[in-house]
Amino acid sequence: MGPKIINWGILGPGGIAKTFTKDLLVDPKTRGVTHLQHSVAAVASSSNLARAEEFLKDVGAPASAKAYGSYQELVSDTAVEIVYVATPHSHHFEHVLLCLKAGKNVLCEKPITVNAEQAKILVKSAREKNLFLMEGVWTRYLPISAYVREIIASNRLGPIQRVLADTSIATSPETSFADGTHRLVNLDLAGGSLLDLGIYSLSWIFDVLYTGERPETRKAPEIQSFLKLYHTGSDESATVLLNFPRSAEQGGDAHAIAFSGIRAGSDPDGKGGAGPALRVFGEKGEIQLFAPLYRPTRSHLVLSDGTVEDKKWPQPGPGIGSGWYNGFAGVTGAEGEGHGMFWEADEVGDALVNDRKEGRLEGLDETVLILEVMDTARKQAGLVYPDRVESVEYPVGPK
Ligand SMILES: NC(=O)C1=CN([C@@H]2O[C@H](COP(=O)(O)OP(=O)(O)OC[C@H]3O[C@@H](n4cnc5c(N)ncnc54)[C@H](OP(=O)(O)O)[C@@H]3O)[C@@H](O)[C@H]2O)C=CC1
Ligand SMILES: O=C1OC[C@@H](O)[C@H](O)[C@H]1O
Repeated sequence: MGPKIINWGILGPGGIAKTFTKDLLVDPKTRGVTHLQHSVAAVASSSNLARAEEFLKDVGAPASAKAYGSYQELVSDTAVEIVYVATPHSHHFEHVLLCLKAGKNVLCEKPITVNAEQAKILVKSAREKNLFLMEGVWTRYLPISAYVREIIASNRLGPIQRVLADTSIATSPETSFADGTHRLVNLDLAGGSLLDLGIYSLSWIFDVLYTGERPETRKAPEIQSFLKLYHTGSDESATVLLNFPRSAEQGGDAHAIAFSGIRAGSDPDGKGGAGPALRVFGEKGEIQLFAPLYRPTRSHLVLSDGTVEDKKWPQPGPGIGSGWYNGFAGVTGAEGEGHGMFWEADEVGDALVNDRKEGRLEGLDETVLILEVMDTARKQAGLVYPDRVESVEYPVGPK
């Protein structure tokens, strides 16, 4: 039997959808995956058919791929097996529900929703309908992330004591987002550094201190947070302090700091010159990753016995390097490299092949828990999005 073809529908033909779809079309054999292949069945713009058509041309989609000028048409297409939702945060709840109600499996860009209540509704709906649902925290599926997990599981670092994670980009919001409408600073689109970038810092912290633990020993963290607000009301930087209660056998409580920001970057020279963006401190050593934490390509291990291991993690290709944001915020990727989003697509494909309904490296309950942490952080700082954006009603009303 040949590889299973996974037929994707792309909902929202924006920047990241283009990068993701180009990655989908990189041959899985270049990364050793032989049991599945990805294909683009259709793409939809909310209202602009020409945009959808242009998207298919840009990504080099197969001639059979259809372009639609409404999301309803996409979710009604029987050729579409799984929908990748790539709209702004503010619209994920509504768009994922649209897909689930139409009986489609869903991979939704991060954060899956604006708040935990919305996420719980999506999870309930997916489970009731026996559909696959996953938040696109693609970083968890990179080989470098598997390496970090292996280092920790092998106990080379000893019990983990603390974690520091920074996902920040250096830009001048006054210049780059001058009119305040960009999704990074726009309250109507659930903008802000915490939901957009802080989610990666939190994801790393959870991956290290929570996900790998036995379910009976996992405990939700206590948190204390500080947000600095931009003039639009969204957060331009966020600092979340976390205490993970852990048993003596696990090394006792572990502390973490999740930073995010859009003004002072984690990687000012774009070459890692400022040092690591992730530091995982154990009793016997430390593992470090270099920015950007959503797509790290260098690790550094230092152990108290004198071991030092520096590794590079290029993405297989051929592909398009860093796609739409090549050069933005110091992110560069070599031409001829994939972006790395195909690893999460493979996880989704593998789930569809094996009839799994969640991702293996971040289950839906954990996705909800991380949203609860971000809810608390926002509450402590008084950051509330407009009613329409926080709404748990469906259909969501007009803006
Ligand atoms: N994984 C990663 O590395 C990255 C993830 N992201 C995530 O992807 C999502 C989209 O980000 P990005 O691609 O940068 O966004 P873009 O603004 O480039 O694209 C969003 C798309 O959503 C559609 N859309 C539907 N409703 C709206 C609306 N009210 N306002 C604006 N657009 C709307 C638009 O297409 P149309 O209306 O034609 O359908 C638009 O093209 C976000 O959740 C973000 O966090 C973003 C960048 C990197
Ligand atoms: O997920 C993301 O990663 C890259 C960032 O530049 C972008 O704003 C964010 O959405």
